[in-house]
Amino acid sequence: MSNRKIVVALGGNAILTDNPTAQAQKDALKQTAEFLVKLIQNGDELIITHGNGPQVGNLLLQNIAADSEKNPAFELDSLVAMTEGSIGYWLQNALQNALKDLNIDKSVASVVTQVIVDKNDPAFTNLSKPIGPFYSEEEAKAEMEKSNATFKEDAGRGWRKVVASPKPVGIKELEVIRTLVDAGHVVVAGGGGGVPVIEEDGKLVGVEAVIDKDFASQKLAADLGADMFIVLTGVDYVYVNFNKPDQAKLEKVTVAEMKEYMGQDQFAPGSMLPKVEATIKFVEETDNGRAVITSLENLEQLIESDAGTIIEK
Ligand SMILES: Nc1ncnc2c1ncn2[C@@H]1O[C@H](COP(=O)(O)OP(=O)(O)O)[C@@H](O)[C@H]1O
Ligand SMILES: NC(=O)OP(=O)(O)O
Repeated sequence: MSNRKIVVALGGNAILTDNPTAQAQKDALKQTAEFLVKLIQNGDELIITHGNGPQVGNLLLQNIAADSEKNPAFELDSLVAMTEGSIGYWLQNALQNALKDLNIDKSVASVVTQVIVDKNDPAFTNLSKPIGPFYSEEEAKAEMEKSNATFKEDAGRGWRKVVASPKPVGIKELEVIRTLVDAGHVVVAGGGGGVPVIEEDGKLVGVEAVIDKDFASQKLAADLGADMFIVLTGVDYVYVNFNKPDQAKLEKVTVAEMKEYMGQDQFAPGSMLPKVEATIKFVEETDNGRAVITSLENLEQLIESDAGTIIEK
């Protein structure tokens, strides 16, 4: 039995595959929870974070489709909070049921987390965070003509609406999360990157943005003094020369090696690059912290031995 404090960031395919119904997302999270409880069974303290890019974009579309007089669309900070709440509930439910199946008596709580950002962050004018569904170039350009929204090409996968994505500076509910973890509860926090807030005249004020969950998860992991930061995504390993005939998986890599690969543009911006940047930052900011980028399916192997791309000092 180990007793590590582990922050696990769940990537998109752990929640939403190609079916955006609530039931399909609950089903995906049921499977995800069955993998995650293996860490809890192993004795680890788990703090789970998750993305919300597809969900918050879809919720915005639902809001925009409603009657703007009688039922006006909410701003992004409220929409992020709503997705943090709904995905948090799905995860709480799935984890609680999976724990019961294993006769593990633990409670799961999700914390709607406010994440402080800098109001002067250049990301407020340079929109970069893709949300919602994918469009063809033609559809995206037509949407841009109809509204003042910005669409950009997303890592070779199609066009998506983009919004501001400032870097996390502080986690308001950090001590609440720490107290819950120290009391032995499983905690879901910082979902969707957390609700973005700025400080104004000593008060917190929500802003229109979606924080990258990999960076928010890194901040949470470093501030909690986690032993391990695991980023779960759609691939078992990070690769160099990804999708080329000579692609090679990275197993154990140092921060210095990872930075060298970054300099060679090995990691696609908007997909693998933020994960690599976040894991490097975690290892740099902690004394003995280890970071891993791998798939959900590889988690069991990671508990038993080394698996996935492991980044160390
Ligand atoms: N160098 C690389 N090595 C491995 N995967 C890469 C690389 N560059 C881009 N990718 C792609 O990035 C994806 C992860 O990004 P993304 O799907 O946006 O993350 P998330 O799982 O958080 O939703 C991988 O599934 C893979 O398709
Ligand atoms: N907020 C966020 O980064 O979500 P995704 O990981 O789903 O894009």
